[in-house]
Amino acid sequence: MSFAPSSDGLEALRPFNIPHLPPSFYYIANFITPEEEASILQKIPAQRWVTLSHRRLQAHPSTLTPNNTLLAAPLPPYLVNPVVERFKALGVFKKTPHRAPNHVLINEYQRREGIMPHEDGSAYAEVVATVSLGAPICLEISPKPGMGEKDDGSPSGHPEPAQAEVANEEEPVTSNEDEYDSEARTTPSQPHGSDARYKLPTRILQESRSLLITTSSAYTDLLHGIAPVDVDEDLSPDTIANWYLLAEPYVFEEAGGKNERATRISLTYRDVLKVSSAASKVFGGMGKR
Ligand SMILES: O=C(O)CCC(=O)C(=O)O
Ligand SMILES: [Fe+2]
Repeated sequence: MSFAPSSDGLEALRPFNIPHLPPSFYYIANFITPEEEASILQKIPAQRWVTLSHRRLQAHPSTLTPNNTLLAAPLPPYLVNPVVERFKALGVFKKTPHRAPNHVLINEYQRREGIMPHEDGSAYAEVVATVSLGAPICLEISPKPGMGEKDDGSPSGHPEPAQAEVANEEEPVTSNEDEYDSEARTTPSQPHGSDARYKLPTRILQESRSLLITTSSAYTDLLHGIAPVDVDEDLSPDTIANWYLLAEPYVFEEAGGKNERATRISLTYRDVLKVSSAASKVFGGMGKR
């Protein structure tokens, strides 16, 4: 299987495209500064965490309703500035219905915590922008079993608490059709001389302060997850799809290809498709009674 060059319209992101993967993943190292990282971490409200079996999370401005509707409310300022401002400059959400993210899930993973392979599903536009805070972590990317089918019959495959964790227990994929033809996608960002060819599953290493953007068929046709381990091992240009886009690959080289997990927090920015204003919710709800 090979993939045509991306038609996601995100030209400004082209230098950050992760090569040899289905369109389109983009990785931007040092998207925020250490000071901005510390400031955001300090503002995440301690009382909002919802604890799941393998991680804890919080949703802003709120959790979606059971039919995947967002009750319109602004995002808190510390999630908007500087991150959303920078998304605008790069055009990250320029093609989504609301032209901006309206929802942020904050996930926290301690050592040995992770998230099962899953897709984020149809509640959102096909763009997720993930800011990583606190510590590096590997995101595992795998093909979606039975592509074109619904994963679990629910409106969204996203493992929010209501559908949590059970939604994506699919059989591991054994198909070997998934070696991507590196000839099909040469990008200016790929250093010459790399002969890396990626098979799925592969991994994307997310450093602290980085931004990972997942869009188009990378969003719709693949699963992503985080292994519940205390060390990510065997990190090298051959095993990490975004190796040449890392800020500090030598950190992992010097550690013998290992990343000792520490607490990592992610901010996942999305554009929820269905938004209901508070007023229409109240009157719509009353009308049905
Ligand atoms: O923490 C991450 O990077 C991934 C989180 C995730 O997949 C999700 O919230 O859907
Ligand atoms: Fe996800």
